[in-house]
Amino acid sequence: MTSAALRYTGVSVGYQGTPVLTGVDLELQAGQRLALVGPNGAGKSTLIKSVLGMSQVLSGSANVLGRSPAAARGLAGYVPQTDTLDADFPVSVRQVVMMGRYRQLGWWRPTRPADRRAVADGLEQVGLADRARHRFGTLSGGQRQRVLLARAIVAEPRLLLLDEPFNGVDAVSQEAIVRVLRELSAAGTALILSTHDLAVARDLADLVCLINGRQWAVGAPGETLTATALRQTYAHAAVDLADGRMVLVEP
Ligand SMILES: Nc1ncnc2c1ncn2[C@@H]1O[C@H](COP(=O)(O)OP(=O)(O)OP(=O)(O)O)[C@@H](O)[C@H]1O
Repeated sequence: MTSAALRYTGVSVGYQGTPVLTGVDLELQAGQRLALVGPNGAGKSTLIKSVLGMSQVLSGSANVLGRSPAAARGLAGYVPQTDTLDADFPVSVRQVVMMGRYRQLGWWRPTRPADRRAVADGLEQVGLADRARHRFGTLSGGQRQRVLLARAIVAEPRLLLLDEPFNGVDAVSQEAIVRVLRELSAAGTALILSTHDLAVARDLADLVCLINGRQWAVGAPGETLTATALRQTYAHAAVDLADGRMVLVEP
C-alpha cells in the first residue's frame, strides 16, 4: 500500500517555538483535494508552510509523502500567493516555468528536449502557450497565477499546495485554474489549497478543514460548511444560509 500524501496527527505549527495553529489532524490520500478555510490570520499559510518545511511543526506527528517535512523538502509543489512576488523580475514566462524543472535537471545543466516539452505542455495546460516569450511582469495577476501553477505542474509533484490561488483572479483565470486542478487530481496528485471563498471550497474540495488558531472541523464539504461549524470558526462573523448560499457577514 502506498503511504498517504499527508498525515498530521495532533500537530501544532508556528514560528520561533510559538504556536499559531494547534490540534491539526489531517489525512490526505493521492488524488484528494483539501481546502483550508478560515479567517485572516487563522494559520492557513502557516499550515501550508509547515508541509514545505518553511514553518515549524512544534508538536504531534507530521508526515509528508512518507517522510518528515524536513526530509520531504522539495518534493511537494508550491504555488505561492502572487502578491508575495516581485512582478518586475526580468524573466520570460517560459523561464519562470522552466524553474519548475530545476530539481530534476540541476540548475547547472542545460535544458533537455524533455524539459522544453514539459514547459510547453504546462503552458498549454494553463492556456498561456501564446505568452511563453512575454516578460512575466507584464502579465495580469490572474495570468501570473497560472504561470506559477504551470511552474509547479512541470515538477510533477505528488502533492501540490496552493496559497489562495484565486485571490485577485478573474473568472476566466479561475476557471482555467479549477480545470487544471481537477485534471491534476484525476491523475493522482493530492492538492491542498487555502481559500476565503466558501463556494470554491464546496465545489472543488473533497475535504474541507476549518481552522482559526486551532482546527475546528475536517470532513466532506457537506459536513463541515455548516452554519454551526462556520460560526464557531469565524467567531465574529454571522453566516447567512439564505437561498442555500453560505455568506460570511461582518457584524
Ligand atoms: N514569519 C512569521 N513569524 C512569526 N509569526 C508569523 C509569521 N508569519 C505569520 N505569522 C503569524 O501567524 C499567524 C497566522 O498567519 P497566517 O499567515 O498563517 O494566516 P492565514 O490564515 O494564512 O491568513 P490570511 O488569510 O490573512 O493570509 C498570524 O498571527 C501571523 O501574524
